[in-house]
Formats: sequence, structure tokens, C-alpha cells
Amino acid sequence: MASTAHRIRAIQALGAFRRDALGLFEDVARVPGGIAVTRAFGRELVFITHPDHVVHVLRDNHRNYSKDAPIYRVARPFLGNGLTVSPGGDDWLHRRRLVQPAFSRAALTGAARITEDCLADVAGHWTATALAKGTADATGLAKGTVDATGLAKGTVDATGLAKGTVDATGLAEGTVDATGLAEGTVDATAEMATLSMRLACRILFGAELDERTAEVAADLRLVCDHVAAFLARPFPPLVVPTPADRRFRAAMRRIRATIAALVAEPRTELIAGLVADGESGGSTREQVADELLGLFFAGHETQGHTLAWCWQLLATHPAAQATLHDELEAVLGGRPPALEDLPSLPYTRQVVDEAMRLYPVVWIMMRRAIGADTIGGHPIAAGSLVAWSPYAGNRHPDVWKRPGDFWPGRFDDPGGTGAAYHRHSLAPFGIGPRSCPGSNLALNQACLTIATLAQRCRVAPVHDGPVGADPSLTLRPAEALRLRLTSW
Ligand code: HEM
Repeated sequence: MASTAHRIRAIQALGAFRRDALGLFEDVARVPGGIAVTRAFGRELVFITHPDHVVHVLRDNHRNYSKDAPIYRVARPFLGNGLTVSPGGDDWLHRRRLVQPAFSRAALTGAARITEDCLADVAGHWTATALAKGTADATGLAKGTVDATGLAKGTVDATGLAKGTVDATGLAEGTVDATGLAEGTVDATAEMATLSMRLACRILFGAELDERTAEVAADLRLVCDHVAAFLARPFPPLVVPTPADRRFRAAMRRIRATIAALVAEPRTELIAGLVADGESGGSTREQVADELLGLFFAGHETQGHTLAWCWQLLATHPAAQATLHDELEAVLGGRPPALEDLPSLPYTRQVVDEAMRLYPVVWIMMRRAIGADTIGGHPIAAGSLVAWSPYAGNRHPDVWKRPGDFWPGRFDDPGGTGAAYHRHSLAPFGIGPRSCPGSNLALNQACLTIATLAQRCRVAPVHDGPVGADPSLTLRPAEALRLRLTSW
């Protein structure tokens, strides 16, 4: 069958990928038919965009498409040789069944309680930060009045911070602390990364990392940066390890040692099931550790960046933030949200969905065709690689009305969602048998986080101007997201 797909020269495609990978996928989305082809490293690389084509690969003909593709192979030493990067087949099915207990209804309820508990700490810190900032004037309160939290001026709130005082760090307004943060501000990227890591540890491993959190966070950052730099290079690594390679390996050794200690003393049903499988010969000790490593990365890196994007979008859209706050006030009336409240908070969920539409953290996916196939009339040879980017699909003007706008209410407007066009237009957790098993866990955590903190604090950007998206291992903000907090 003759191909009508748009052809790109390999040198052009690789250059464009290195310079602006998101732009490359957006350009492909605009070619007629939404399919472009290049030839690289002796095989065809097919770029697709249309939801029908993605559904074909991920669901309708999923047995013909393996995850044995370069982006997952490269990630194996880092993500662990587990479920997330398993090529497919019986190995994948065995692993998928093993992790299922972590996502049962009972497990989700337990995870929500842990989330509520961790959020109480973050809420205390954010409230203290908001109160410390600008003290008298930031809230616009006159002497002797009380604010929305019911605190009179000169009184002390639950965090022990008096209104009109500076916080425990002793920082006066207008100064910055050792982390470079101005009084009254937070680094939302770092805050959400730490929260997500703590949640992943407690939920998956039944452990609090506490004193090791900072070290593990630094190691994870180093590892993510190293792998991202590696992915951006179109050639194999040098045989002689560079200092950066050595730092990466040392960080991986420390992370693996932490995981090994957790496996030695199983505290969750998930770990107990994996260890039992190992003892019955289903997997090696190394595979058990790899599985946990993969789940830990898959769970916390995605979650942290999704939440950071939510805050960035809310901070730059005060009207959406006010609508959100109105919903939270009406439903919760000042008390912290619980899992049972989430069905009554539709706008909160829409904020999260809209953030995932504009900034899908899993921004690229790839499969290898096992046998020959046809996609959208284009012949696919066995061994071809098929790649697509939800980032480009989620901003396609044929699918979404006002695609570049942050408009959570679009999900109440059938024309705005693209739902009439395709029910899989928005699929931040993937589609079909290999879709994300952690989707409900992730959504519960995200909605509880936004509801808890947005009810107490109003967020605004410290610096004006757009924040770029860095298509790294996941789609992360290109710079630290500094937010100014004030009490509602
Ligand atoms: C906002 C948060 C999250 C997003 C956006 C997300 C997104 C995704 C996507 C798109 C896939 C499919 C990738 C593909 O088909 O190539 C996936 C797979 C996966 N995710 Fe998530 N995820 C999130 C959170 C989590 C959490 C919390 C966990 C576990 C604790 C998790 C565990 C996994 C695993 C194990 C897979 C591989 C499943 C398989 O291959 O069968 N994810 N995720």
C-alpha cells in the first residue's frame, strides 16, 4: 500500500527533537492526516496524533505493540526493570497482577487517610507562610477585625503563629531565607515534590522517610536530570564514565539501598505480595526491588509535577481560583476535605483535569510494532517505532475549543471538551490494558491536595511572565514555581 504520510528527513526530525521536542509534535499534529514518518537508525519512526490512531495502538490492536522501544530501554537502569517498562506479554501480565492490591478500593481508602494526614502538615506550613507574609497588610485587615479563618489580629492560630508577627525562622518582611525564598512565598515545585515523595513512601512502603527525605529527594533529582540529559543525546554514552555518570551511579546505589531496607521488612500488602512471589520463584529479589523502584518513580514524579502545574495555573488565573474557593467554602465550610467529599467537588476535579490537559506530565509515548499493520491508511512495517505526544493532542484546535486557554469549566461544555469529537481526547493516564493502574490514587491525591490548600490560601506568582515546560523524563516546569501565599 502506498503511503500518503508526510515525510521528514531524519536529520531534521532529530534536530527538531533536540531543540524543541514539544514543538516537533505540535508541527506533526498540523500535517494533513496527522501522521508523519522519518527513517532513523535503520527503521521507520512514525509520529501520530489523532485519538483514533492512539486508541488503535493502545487498545484495539495492543497485542501488536510492544513497550520494547528506546525511551523505555534507556529508562530501565533508572526506573527499574519492572512493570512500567516491561515489553509486554506474560511477563507484563504477571507483574500487573502483583501490583493490583495497591490500587484496590480498600487500599485507596487507606491511601486517602494517609494523604489527609500528610496534607495537615503542609496546610499548617502554608497557613503559617501566608500569615507571616506582609503581616498586617497582605490580608487587608484593619486592627481589631477578624479574617475568614476567624483569627483576630494579635491572636495565635493553630500553627502557633501570631498575626502580625514573623515566623519561627525570624525573617523580617522583604528578606530572603537560605533557600532564596522571600518571606511569605513557597517554591511550589519543591513543596509538591516532597509531598508526593512522602505520600509514595507511606502508601507504597508503609514507611516515613523523615530524616532521609532530603537526601533521597536530592538523589532523585540528580537521577532524573541525568536520565533526561541522556534522553536528549541522540548517541550512546561514552564508554568511560564521566563525573556525572559516577554521581548518577552513587545516587542510584543509595536509592536502591533505601528500597532494599524497605523490602527486608515488608509493611504493606503490596511489598508482602511481591516478596512472597519472589520466595515462590515468580521473581528474583532484584526484580522485587526493581518493581518497587519503578512504582516509586512512576508514582511520585508524575504526581509532584501535576500538582505543581495546578498551582501555577491557579496562580495565574485568579478568577478560576475564586470559583474554586467558592466551591470549597460552600461544600466544606472551613473543614479539611476527606475522600467522601470529592464527588461533591466537581470544579476541583475540573481544575486537575484541565491542568493535565495543558501539561500532561507523561508527554511522550512510544511503541514498537511487532508485526506489520496499518494506521490511518499508512502501512506500518514490522519493527517500526510509533510515537505520539499527549501534549500536542491535548492542544489540537480540531479537538479543543480555545485549546491554549486554562478553562476548567470547559468540561461542563460539550463543545469545549472535544468529547463530541472523541471520548479519548483527554487521556492523561493512557488507554487500554497498559493504562495507569495508579490513576484513581493519583486523582484522589491531587483533588485532596488542591481542596485542602486552596481553601486556606490564595496563591499568586512571585514573578510575572510565562513559565516554560521542560520535556524531561516527565513534563516539568522549566523553573522553580515561586508562589506568594495570602490567607483567604
Ligand atoms: C498524575 C499522576 C500520574 C499520571 C499522569 C500517570 C500517567 C501514566 C500513563 C500515561 C501511563 C501509561 C504509559 C504508557 O502506556 O506508555 C502510566 C502507567 C503506569 N503508571 Fe501512572 N501516572 C500517574 C500516577 C501514578 C501512580 C500514583 C502510580 C503508582 C503508585 C503509577 C503507576 C504506573 C504504572 C505501574 C504504570 C505502568 C502500567 C503498565 O504498564 O501496565 N502512576 N501512568
